[in-house]
Amino acid sequence: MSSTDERAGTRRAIATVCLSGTLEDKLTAAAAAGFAGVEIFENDLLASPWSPKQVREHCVDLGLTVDLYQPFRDFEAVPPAVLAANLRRAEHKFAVMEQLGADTMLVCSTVSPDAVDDDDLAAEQLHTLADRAAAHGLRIAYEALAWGRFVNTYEHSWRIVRRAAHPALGLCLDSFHILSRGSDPAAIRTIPGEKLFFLQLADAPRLEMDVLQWSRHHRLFPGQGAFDLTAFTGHVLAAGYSGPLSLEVFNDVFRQADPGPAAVDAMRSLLALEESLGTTELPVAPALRGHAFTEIATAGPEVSPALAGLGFTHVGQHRTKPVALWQQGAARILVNSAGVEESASVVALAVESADPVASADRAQRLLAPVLPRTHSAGEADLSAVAAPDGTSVFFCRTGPGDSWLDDFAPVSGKAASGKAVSGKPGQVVDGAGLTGVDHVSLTQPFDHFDEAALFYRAVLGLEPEPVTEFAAPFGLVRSRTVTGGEVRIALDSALLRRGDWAPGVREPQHIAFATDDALASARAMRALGAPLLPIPGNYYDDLDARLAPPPDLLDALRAHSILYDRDEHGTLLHFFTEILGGRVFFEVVQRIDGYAGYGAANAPVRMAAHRRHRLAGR
Ligand SMILES: O=C(O)c1ccc(O)c(O)c1
Ligand SMILES: [Mg+2]
Repeated sequence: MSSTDERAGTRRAIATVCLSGTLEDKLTAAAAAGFAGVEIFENDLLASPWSPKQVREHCVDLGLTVDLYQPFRDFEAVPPAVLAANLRRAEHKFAVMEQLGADTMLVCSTVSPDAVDDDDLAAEQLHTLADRAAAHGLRIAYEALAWGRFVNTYEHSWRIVRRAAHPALGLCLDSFHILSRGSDPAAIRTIPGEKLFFLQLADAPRLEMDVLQWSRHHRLFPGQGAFDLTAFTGHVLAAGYSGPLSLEVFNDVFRQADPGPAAVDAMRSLLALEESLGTTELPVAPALRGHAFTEIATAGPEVSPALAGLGFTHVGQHRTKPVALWQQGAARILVNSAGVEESASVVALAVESADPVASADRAQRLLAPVLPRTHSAGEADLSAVAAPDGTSVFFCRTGPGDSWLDDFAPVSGKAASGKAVSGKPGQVVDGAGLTGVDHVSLTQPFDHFDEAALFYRAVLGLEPEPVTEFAAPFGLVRSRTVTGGEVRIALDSALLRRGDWAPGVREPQHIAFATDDALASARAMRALGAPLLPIPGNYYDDLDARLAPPPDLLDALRAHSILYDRDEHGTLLHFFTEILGGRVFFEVVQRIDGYAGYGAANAPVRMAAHRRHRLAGR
């Protein structure tokens, strides 16, 4: 993974606790993702059949160094008899570390009932420990746990380390413990760099909960949560820290995830962090200009008639593949009838990039899997990468000269709307007033939700919007949209999936089209026979109570099953088709006065309506 420019001093490490599996699984995944070092978690070693020396040899073979051994708990500020036992315990671990080839041991601030609140005693005993470590050529990095009994801030751990004044005693800074408590990290700059022995990086969502539970279950890789890791790490580097940037993430999902992709996700988070710090250079994300096309694969018959009903025209047919190009305004849908499953699904999205080659280069540098392209001579060479959920993401530039549209032979004849079209691919065809794609909504497997948001942010340069949650008929749904350059991708995920109740509610995906006049579009689509989704009267009664749209409008919304929402900017009118071929549906969206949301308040009503429709269709 040496394709990344590195400034001297950028070493990347990961704690084995971040990854799932046995120590062997973890080391293999960390090395494959390009990490240079690991923090070995004691439990991973204890459960391993390898001796510490064999672990070291294995790491050497993989090109990994063992940068930290951890955690050593409940050492300091204890009565003499306990101190003697703790020093004996430490000597055993020093012997392990010598075999492991690890030179730094992490000591967490005590949570022991044996300890007393006495900084002088803590400093004195840590001095003794550092002396013993130094005799083995080892160092002690003291870390304030956010829930430490007496020492739970970095400022406090630094006072003790300074008082102990031993060259083999320094600090371990862990962004979670510092930022979760709301400490100001700026004062880290005042700590001499040579006293910063180790840096652990973790992000987390903002949660109001017990800090230990928050830390042990909900940490995330940098860029996936709410903490400002760029500012934090900037302070640490400004202090003169020169050790590795090491990820230490305790997370229930990552602990069960395939360690290979999880380690790649981790590495991507570090690369993006380093880019934001200016310590690693990546090709700048080229400007995007909207959705070029979205591809649906299906073996069933439902999608094409629905597109015709929405006023789309079948304008092109791929010269070598069973792929039809449907267009209306700037909205382009590819229907790939080579789909293997009967149910339709969104298999690819394509974004307009100012520089597709640079987009693909950046994606590759951020470890996005590059997809092999099968194309015949003379066909456009589109670069594509795989998103975490397997969706193909294409980078293209639609226009004269190098257009992918040239791969499609024109289809002449009558448009589904009855309007004659010349059948030139790429031309703007108006059927029912759709102007383009507003957003593409991809339901994510819950386990890829945070990874996906980071992927789209880092790889495509999109901005993640805040996470929202809403109560849907079949469970809570978490939602996050990534936007930029007229590209909007909505990531939705069921928080839990348990049992087989509601088997028909299989992760639908949808494509939302933009219109300047939702009412006129709905009328035109009804006339064209679009399979639009009926919305029950209760919704409109409540809408009247809540937002009181003008009575005429309310009547029209009710008559056409159009939903309504308002935010601080403006108003949303939107409506939906039925689910087509098991999984995909379409939405039509009119944003008035800069409405910026997605009508999340209406999603539960839409979901229940889809469910009703599916039951009726059985
Ligand atoms: O949760 C813990 O106990 C724990 C252990 C070691 C660490 O470095 C840490 O940040 C937390
Ligand atoms: Mg830590």
